[in-house]
Amino acid sequence: MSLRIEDYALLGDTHTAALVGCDGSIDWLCLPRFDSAACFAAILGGPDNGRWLLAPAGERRAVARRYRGDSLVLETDHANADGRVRVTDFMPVREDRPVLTRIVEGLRGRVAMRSRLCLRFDYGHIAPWIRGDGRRRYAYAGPDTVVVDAGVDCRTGAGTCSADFTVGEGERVAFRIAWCGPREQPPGAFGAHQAEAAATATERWWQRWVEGCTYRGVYRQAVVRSLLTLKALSYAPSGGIVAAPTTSLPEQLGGVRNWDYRYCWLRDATFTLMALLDAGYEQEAVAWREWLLRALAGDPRQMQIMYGVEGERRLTESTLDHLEGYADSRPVRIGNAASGQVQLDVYGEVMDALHQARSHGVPPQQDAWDIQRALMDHLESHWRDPDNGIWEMRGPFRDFTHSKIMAWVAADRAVKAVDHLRLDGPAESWKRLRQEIFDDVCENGYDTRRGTFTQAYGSKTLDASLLLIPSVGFLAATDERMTGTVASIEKELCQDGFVQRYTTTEGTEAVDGLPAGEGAFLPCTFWLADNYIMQGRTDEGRTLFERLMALRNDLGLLSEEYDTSNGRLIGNFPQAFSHVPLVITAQNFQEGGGPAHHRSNARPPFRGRGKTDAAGQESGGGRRT
Ligand SMILES: OC[C@H]1O[C@H](O[C@H]2O[C@H](CO)[C@@H](O)[C@H](O)[C@H]2O)[C@H](O)[C@@H](O)[C@@H]1O
Repeated sequence: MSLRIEDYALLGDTHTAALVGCDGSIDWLCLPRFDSAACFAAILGGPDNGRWLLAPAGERRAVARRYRGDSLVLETDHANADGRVRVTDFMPVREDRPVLTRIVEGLRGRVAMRSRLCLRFDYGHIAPWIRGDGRRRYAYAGPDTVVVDAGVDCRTGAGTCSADFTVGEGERVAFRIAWCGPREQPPGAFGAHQAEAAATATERWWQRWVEGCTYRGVYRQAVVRSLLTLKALSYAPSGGIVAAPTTSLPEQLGGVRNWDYRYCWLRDATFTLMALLDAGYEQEAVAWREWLLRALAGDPRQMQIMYGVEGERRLTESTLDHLEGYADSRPVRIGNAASGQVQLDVYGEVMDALHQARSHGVPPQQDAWDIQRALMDHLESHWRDPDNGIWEMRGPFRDFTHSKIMAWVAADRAVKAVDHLRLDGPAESWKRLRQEIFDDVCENGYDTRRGTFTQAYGSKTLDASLLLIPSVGFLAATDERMTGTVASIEKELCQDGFVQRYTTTEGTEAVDGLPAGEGAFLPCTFWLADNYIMQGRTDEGRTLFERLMALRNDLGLLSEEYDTSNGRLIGNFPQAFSHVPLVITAQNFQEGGGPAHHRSNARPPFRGRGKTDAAGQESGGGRRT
């Protein structure tokens, strides 16, 4: 029986990440980077697919865990009849090689412990040779070597390194694994003293990073944990940001909606960037822009909607049939076919993110503007094309209303770059384009009879992406077309108050090319809360926001979706797309201050993202998404 997704904690070193279960088992780890093959893949199969269990040998009575302060140093306390022990897990922020350290500390009594380190390279199916003796072992196969240092003698057999030992009060035993490439020197000596020093340094590193956070509102603790999570999903060498560190944690338990998120989506990354930027993290914005420019370099017509962490383009999707899948959710996929899709919204997101960066004072860069102009040239002749849409539907291409709205956003930010930031470009032609798109959306994406925007032109289906309309400044939240859309979404897409992206239930029009059924989508539910705030329904916004906050696990982490029937987090974990709107909505409460702040304020809370001068439009002056 698998642990629940919310039973996992995140460790990270800004290159890759691990998931540690509350039972003391590390069940997911890809080395050396986020999208490398996993050496612990038990979460998608079983213990034989690789894991590292470090826990009391006997029956456990209680477990409590927490991060040390504002860091990713995790402490798990296990108690049983013999006493209490603490296991401290962390990955030192990467210097030369990936390292994962575990320290066992006796708190009370004398507790028998066991360590079962089962490395399985290439996603859980290559058992390495293990060489060496005593307290240092080398596990290797093909390009991977993991150097194992144990604070006690260990034994090997069947590709596993095991140790049984006891700890008494005040005693410490440390373990470390370090990954090395084939010709790299193994790491130096290791002992409990070095382990403690590394834990302190790691905690300080994260703590110092948090000191840069400018958010001071009532939700600070939750916001900081979300920001830490977003930082942990950033790939330090390039500035790329992955959507989540996992693959194939299912959107429906036992279902086929299992995707690989260990890549950089332009959409998810730009949202992340804006959350970080607004919380005071400009350096991350500069790094992300560097990543973006490298990723998009070349012919902008070849822009993809997602890339690898270093800007790689070939993300071919395949299945791993040797893995049973989390809770039997098959197939397990690596790579992502969405990389070959057409999603028009990314033009709007990239234009918006670069505009926000400049508006926040990030020094301008000519290459960035050159790329933006080339993207606008392309968009001008392609915005009418049907596409796969924000939800990456694998069904037929459609004229998704949200995609067109984001094309409007692209034109709007291009105009503003010229008018407000004095960049050089054909503003008049972009203004005409903006107006043309606006009229087209209002005519074809709005159902006047039902009083709601619809998922696609001419469709009757609703779509939660429409909740973004005021946040991006297309219309005010109080515009009757928007209040009508919110009312329809409340009626048709909400389950127990949580929002689904669109309807996938049996019997309705099959829009995404997949069997029906998935959970409520957490980002969309935050967007509904934003609409409430912007409509002046602050109490409803707060109630919904706090219900969402209550879905976070004991460590403050969220996955992509929530299964309202089983009351469980589902989907990849932790998910940037869910943590971003938590940060944004919390800031909206703080900045908006409630109903009085309608979008025509001189200083929109949503800096620069709202107001437009396109004729016939009431500015949303919207908030961030
Ligand atoms: O549900 C179908 C699609 O699901 C994934 O996409 C979702 O996650 C992306 C990353 O967070 C997000 O950008 C997108 O908007 C979501 O729909 C999956 O990656 C797709 O391959 C899949 O078609």
